[in-house]
Amino acid sequence: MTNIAGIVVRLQTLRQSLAVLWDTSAAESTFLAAALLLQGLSPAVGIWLIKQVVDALSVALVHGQPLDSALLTRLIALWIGALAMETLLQPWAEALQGNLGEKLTARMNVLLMRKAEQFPDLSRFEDTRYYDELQILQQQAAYRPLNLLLFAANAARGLVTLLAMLSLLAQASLWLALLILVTALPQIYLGYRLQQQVWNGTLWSSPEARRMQYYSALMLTDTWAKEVRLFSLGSFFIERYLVAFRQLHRTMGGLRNRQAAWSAGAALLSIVGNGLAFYTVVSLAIAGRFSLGSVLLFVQALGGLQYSFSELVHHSTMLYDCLLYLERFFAFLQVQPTLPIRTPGRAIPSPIAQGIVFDCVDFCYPDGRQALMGVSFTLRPGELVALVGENGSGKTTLVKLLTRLYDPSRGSIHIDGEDLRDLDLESWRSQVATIFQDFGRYALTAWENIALADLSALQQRGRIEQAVRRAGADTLIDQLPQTLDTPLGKPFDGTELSGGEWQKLALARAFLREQAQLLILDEPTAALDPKSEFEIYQHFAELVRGRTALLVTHRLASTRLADRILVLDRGALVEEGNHEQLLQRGGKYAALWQMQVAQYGLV
Ligand SMILES: Nc1ncnc2c1ncn2[C@@H]1O[C@H](COP(=O)(O)OP(=O)(O)OP(=O)(O)O)[C@@H](O)[C@H]1O
Repeated sequence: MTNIAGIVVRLQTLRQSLAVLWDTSAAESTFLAAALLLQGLSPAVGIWLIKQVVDALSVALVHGQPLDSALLTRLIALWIGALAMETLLQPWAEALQGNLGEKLTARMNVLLMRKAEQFPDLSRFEDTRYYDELQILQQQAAYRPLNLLLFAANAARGLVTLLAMLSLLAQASLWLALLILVTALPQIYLGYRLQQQVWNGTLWSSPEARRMQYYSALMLTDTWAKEVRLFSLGSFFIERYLVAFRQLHRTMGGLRNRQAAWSAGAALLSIVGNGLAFYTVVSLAIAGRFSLGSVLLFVQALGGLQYSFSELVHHSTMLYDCLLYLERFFAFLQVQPTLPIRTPGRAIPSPIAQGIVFDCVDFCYPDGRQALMGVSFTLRPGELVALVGENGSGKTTLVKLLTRLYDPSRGSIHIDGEDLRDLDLESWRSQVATIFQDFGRYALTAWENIALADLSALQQRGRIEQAVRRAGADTLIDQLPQTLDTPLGKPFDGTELSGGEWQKLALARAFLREQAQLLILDEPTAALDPKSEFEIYQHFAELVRGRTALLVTHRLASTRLADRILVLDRGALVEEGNHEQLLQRGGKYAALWQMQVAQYGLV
């Protein structure tokens, strides 16, 4: 991006940011702007008043004319007023910034969450580019809005003071004011350029910065804590962190040194400009063309200008950094969902009469990886179908397509002859009860964890208790300190459950969706002990009664419950039939079965 185009984009971002600020609280934004304006103006007003006082004094003391004490009193009173305005406004401006900043942070986080909610599919979450972007946006959304407000407010105040000082200088001499301004501009430009280069070395675009963050997370989060300790991985990951750091530091250090040399050059230019101006003013005063008050005004304005200028440079470069973040933020808000949604979609057949048909379905993930190829089969109403296959054969992918977390890349899925893409997505999802292998473990109460499957059950304790019983989770709930009302999970000091205990709660979610026409269970008993697994399968007939069910499983003993078994192999459907038929066929299923029999002695 050229420099000019870059500046135009940043100004647009600033306008968008101010619009969000305005929407957050118009009243507080107006008060803050007014306070900043007054604060910004008061130093220049103070200097101007001092000039008037000195001129009034010099008329009396140097030229021997009578002293206008009424005027002097008024000027001093005004000067005290200007000083009081600047000082007394400060704590209020800070309080306002804090309040507004908090509201802005919440608003921007809600905007992000609402945007994420608009993606009905998984493509944005499973595509590394978007996911990384979303993660960084989310992490920085905690402090960027506050910074935006802080730096924008200080830069605005610095700018007002700078302009006021310049206009004071221009009163004394226009061309001297221009000289000072022109010799100072390169410093601002170089400040922005450095910020842009530093930005390029941050998480957004530097692989080293991302690696550093990853290795520190490995060491500092509980997910990896067990293996890090058991395999003594600490030094290994710290060294990896340091390798990435050294690489990044080399680049950034060189950049900073080059930039320091340029900035010093620019500052030298500014010093020459200021020195020249000062010399000229003193010469003009000696020649009798400048009053003493004007010399004092000039000297004070120059000092004020230096200060406000360095404030402006500092805060506006920090603001520039925030704008680079906000540019990504607003761009993300414009990202459109990739899944085409028909609104209103067609009604879901109820009950489904002919079945759910996969017709020559292919699927490629966003990274180009092909997970399903030419898959065709029918799930007939009321049928229990088991889906088996080795790791990576495409079972979970098939479930994602069935729940429309993705659309097929080729081919189609039909419900009673209607293309799934034409049906109302929300209604379809409400008709499906799904438990994924990696079901959610929420830091909520046990009660809420189950009710998430159907939020209307939050007010219906009886339904939750029934689902708990059917999922075989009643003993577990009875043992919790506050039974169903026990807060769970580590984040808020809740009771932590074992993997199998969490799985029982997830199963209760499936039982809660009594009205769902399709039940999908992806490895529903993988974490359960044999007794719990046995009990679940005892209830299984009750769970699936009257509905179509798809059971994804590696435990082939459970496939004997199924009316039909589908066997996937490297993305293709290679066998279909019931347990006996597939054993007789002597293909993939029979081989998997034989292996499990040999290993576990199943019969
Ligand atoms: N988000 C993703 N992006 C890219 N490829 C993926 C993604 N998820 C899965 N795959 C790939 O798709 C293929 C099928 O994966 P899938 O998770 O459907 O297999 P699975 O049969 O459910 O495996 P498992 O039994 O191990 O759970 C695998 O080769 C996998 O690497």
